[in-house]
Amino acid sequence: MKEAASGAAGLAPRTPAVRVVGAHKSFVRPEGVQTVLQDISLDVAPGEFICLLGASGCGKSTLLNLVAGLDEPSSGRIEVAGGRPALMFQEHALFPWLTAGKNIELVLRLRGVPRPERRARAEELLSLVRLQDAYDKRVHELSGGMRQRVALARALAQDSEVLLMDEPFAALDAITRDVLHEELTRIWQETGVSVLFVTHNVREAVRLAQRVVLLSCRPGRIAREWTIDMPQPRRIEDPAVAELSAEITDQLRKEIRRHGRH
Ligand SMILES: Nc1ncnc2c1ncn2[C@@H]1O[C@H](COP(=O)(O)OP(=O)(O)OP(=O)(O)O)[C@@H](O)[C@H]1O
Repeated sequence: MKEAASGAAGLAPRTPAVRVVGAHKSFVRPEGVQTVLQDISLDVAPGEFICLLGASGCGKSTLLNLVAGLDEPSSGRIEVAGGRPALMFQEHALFPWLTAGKNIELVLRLRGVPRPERRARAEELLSLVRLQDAYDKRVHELSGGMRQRVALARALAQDSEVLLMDEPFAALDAITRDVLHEELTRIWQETGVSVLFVTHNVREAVRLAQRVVLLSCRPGRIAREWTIDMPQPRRIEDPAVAELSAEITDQLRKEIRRHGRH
């Protein structure tokens, strides 16, 4: 786990946790070459929390996959500090035949953490996501929110400097999502991990991020970004959150209209 202090944004400039330089991504499809991402340059500072926002299909997941190393840019460069980033998706992807604790220990084992330390570390991570009693629970015994907590604990078990999240709370009900926003903010502050969080939910982006980056569509380019210095923890119903969300939603609508979609 990183020291919280090492994640504090706003200190002297350091090597970015993620650096994307002039990244393009095209896919060859039956109807021709489709440029999905064009000239994306983006730095994530150590300990920074960025939300990547954009309409459906504009390339958010594609960009996240490039940063994750799951795919390669057609041109341009991507650098990630501290090895492979940790990943978390909308689907928890936990192994149903393993308990919550063993799901986490599996990651620790793959990282080479010695067996005697694994259980204690898994319990520590479960406490971090406030599921200290769930070690022996199987996936089917857990609610949707609890499953995502375990998935978060498992992602953190990788001890990566960078956490990539692709709409991790999109399938949850509003109240559960709200609680998980609080937990994620707390965990981000406690661990100092750098977060790149993909969402198409504007309020969620403003609730969570220090910086919101809006992608345009077809091709996906960085259209605008907003730095948010409202203190955390914020509430989704805070007037300032609502006000900025309205402004960003306007921009998002303009982007969608410009490309004649939806
Ligand atoms: N492996 C692939 N081969 C061909 N086309 C792809 C591939 N991956 C993504 N695409 C295309 O790239 C575009 C962007 O997709 P992507 O999933 O990145 O968008 P998104 O912004 O994450 O959308 P959503 O919010 O709906 O998840 C889409 O048109 C998609 O069809």
